[in-house]
Amino acid sequence: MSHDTVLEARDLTKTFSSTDPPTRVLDGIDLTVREGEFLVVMGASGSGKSTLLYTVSGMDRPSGGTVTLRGRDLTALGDAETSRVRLHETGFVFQEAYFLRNLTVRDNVLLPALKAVPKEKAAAVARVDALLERFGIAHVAHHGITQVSGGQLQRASICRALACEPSVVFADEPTGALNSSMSAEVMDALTHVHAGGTTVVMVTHDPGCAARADRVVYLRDGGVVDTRVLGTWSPERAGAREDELLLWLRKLGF
Ligand SMILES: Nc1ncnc2c1ncn2[C@@H]1O[C@H](COP(=O)(O)OP(=O)(O)OP(=O)(O)O)[C@@H](O)[C@H]1O
Repeated sequence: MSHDTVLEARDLTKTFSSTDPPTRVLDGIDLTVREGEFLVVMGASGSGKSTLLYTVSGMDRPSGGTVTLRGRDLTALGDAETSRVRLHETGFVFQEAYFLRNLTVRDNVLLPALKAVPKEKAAAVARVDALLERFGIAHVAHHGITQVSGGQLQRASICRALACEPSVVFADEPTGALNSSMSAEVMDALTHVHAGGTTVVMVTHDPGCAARADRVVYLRDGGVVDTRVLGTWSPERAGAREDELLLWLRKLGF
């Protein structure tokens, strides 16, 4: 494992045996994510994108192969240790923001940080307040979660994902439930996360969102069939990057 690798999957397989016959969803995937990289996973519906994201993030266990995060093999850890690594080393942004309805935006964002280091409440509060400020939602910090827009709520999810200063932020279709202006708002926030040095691994169907990435991998039937390196994002080249991706995706039958 190279010194600038943060996450590595080797010969990763996942088979769901709850179905008859069992469904093999990941078919021997090798994937290396560099420190500070913004990697996007694309592919047709059912190709295994979410399953890949869940297995490499420690949310689910693979059936075979290894997942190494910051040099530690997640597949060799017990459940409690995996949960601890997940809390401290990873952040997650889902399509729908899962927040507790009886708490404010700020208290929801605070939850994982308080769970991670309960004795350091003041530091956690300061960190969360700085995040809410940085992502432009400090003015709604004390609102209930039904009193803010979808874009604000997803930015709060991003703050929550960053609250424990993770090595990698995983995002599964983070703009999937948003209109285009809110989607741009959330992608600007994720681009900002990446620009701050955090590694981002995101699943998306949207080529416009994928154009933010340094690199895009394409899954088919549980295997990586092609990779496109886009290099560092610049807003001036947004259209050209999306066109380049669309051309590539069309050749892959997307
Ligand atoms: N818990 C499960 N049990 C059985 N089959 C599953 C399970 N989870 C996922 N699958 C199957 O695995 C395949 C891949 O699912 P996955 O959600 O990873 O694909 P995806 O590429 O993310 O799809 P989409 O773009 O539609 O979200 C699908 O055929 C799905 O039905």
